[in-house]
Amino acid sequence: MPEPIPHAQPAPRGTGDVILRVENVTRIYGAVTALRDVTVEIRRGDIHGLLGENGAGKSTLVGIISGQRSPSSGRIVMDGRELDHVDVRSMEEAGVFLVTQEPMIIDSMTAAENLLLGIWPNRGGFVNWKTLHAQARRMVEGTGIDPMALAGKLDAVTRRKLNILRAMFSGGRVIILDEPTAALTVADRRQLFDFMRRLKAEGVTFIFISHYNDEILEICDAVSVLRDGRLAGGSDDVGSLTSERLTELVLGRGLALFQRERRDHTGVAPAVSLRNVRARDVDIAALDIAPGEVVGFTGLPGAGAKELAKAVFGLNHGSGSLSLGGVAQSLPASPAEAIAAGIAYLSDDRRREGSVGQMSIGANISLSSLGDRSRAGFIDRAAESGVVQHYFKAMGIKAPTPDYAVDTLSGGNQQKVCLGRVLATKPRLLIVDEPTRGIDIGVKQDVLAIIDALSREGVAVIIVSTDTDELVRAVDRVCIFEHGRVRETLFGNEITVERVRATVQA
Ligand SMILES: Nc1ncnc2c1ncn2[C@@H]1O[C@H](COP(=O)(O)OP(=O)(O)OP(=O)(O)O)[C@@H](O)[C@H]1O
Repeated sequence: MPEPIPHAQPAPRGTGDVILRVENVTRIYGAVTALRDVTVEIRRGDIHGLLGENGAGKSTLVGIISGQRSPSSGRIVMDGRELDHVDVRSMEEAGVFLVTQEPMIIDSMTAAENLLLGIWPNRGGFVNWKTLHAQARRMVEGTGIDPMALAGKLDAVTRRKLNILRAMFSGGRVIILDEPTAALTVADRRQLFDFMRRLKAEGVTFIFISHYNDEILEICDAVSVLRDGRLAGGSDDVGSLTSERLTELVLGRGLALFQRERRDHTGVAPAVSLRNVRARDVDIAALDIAPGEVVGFTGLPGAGAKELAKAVFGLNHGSGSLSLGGVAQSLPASPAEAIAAGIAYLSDDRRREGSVGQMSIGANISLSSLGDRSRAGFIDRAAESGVVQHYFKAMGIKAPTPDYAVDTLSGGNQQKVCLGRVLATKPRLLIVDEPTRGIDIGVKQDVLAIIDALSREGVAVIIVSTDTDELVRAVDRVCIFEHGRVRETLFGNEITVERVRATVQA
């Protein structure tokens, strides 16, 4: 049964409190209807959450609101006036800015100078840079950002704040944040939320995309949920919602959250042994992983969790030894050496190291594992097609068939393809860096279950993650890194959200 659509019949209010109204918007891409007759109202000064499965239409909707994409039909009303022309410049002139995940920041300029980057020269082509400079410096003050600091030296959360300030400095009144908390630590996330609350108090309106129910419940005033391109529901009173209710709206059903049955591997002969591993930000004397064990690596940025994973895959050059299944060798000098030794790795930078966009989903999934299914130089097509179908289905990749080009998929679905490709290699050691970042709550359970099943076949797994909830539900042991070493290890019942968070921040 379809969910009620509160936004279609908004509670009676003066029109003054609605800053932006998306009305009956439809967007069609060839055979795919990405948005179907969507109507959403954004109240002035609200933080408005946008939630939905991968491929539900969130990016398409904010793409239209920010003028990056045009609607097939429908209209956008800002401050009660219909906008007759929708492109990036006209939307920015109207005060709507999209702040993407990848901050467009010039490292060699100061924080204050970076604020000037988005300024359009006014109609006469005249900009009073001196006055603007002074204003930029004033704006940065009081935000915890040093206006004269070189942007290249700023940490992740400060860079994100700077991007938001830049949008405001350029006249932004409605600021769209597309998964702004990705890759942020718990403390940084809190800082970003405090910053948003402060700007909200000054009258800024936010549209906030996230896959995390807890974030929506914490920061948002209102929420709209998209499902299969339609508005599935929402609320102007987020305080009255629960996480379970949000999940129901997103998926159209309830969801059992995955929980691994943790296993104790003490005394088991290791499948993976690392000795005297030294690399940039890594200083590990000894670390063993049992066959079938799932180990979580976590810590603050630069603490060594991510860096050790890269060193093991030959991406962070270093010294030391690695033994796999009892065969000792020096640390792989390149990914090719690591793959030959039976190691598979999923980078957290899927954009750069991930998929091959113009190729089909199927070709991408089978890319790394072709060697396993070729005999005397001939590819066993039946086996290949079986593997492709398995991962296409198991990960719920949203496309009509695996023959579709990866380019046409939503961001989260592209990530599923990368993950499918790595999982399909059936390695001895599987290393996944932030395996469910950007992936919706339903598929997250499937991904954790697939990793669990691989471990039961004896694959040793390292999950590098800043997602505490993911660690708690998927691993047997958590290694917390600091200064390149494992500062503390948590086992079994010690692995709780509170304990992991407190230990990382300690
Ligand atoms: N250029 C395109 N060509 C064809 N189909 C497209 C194109 N862009 C998006 N789509 C399709 O439109 C639908 C909605 O995609 P969209 O990127 O808006 O989803 P999303 O909710 O942002 O997902 P995610 O959480 O994965 O980022 C998907 O089915 C996607 O495959």
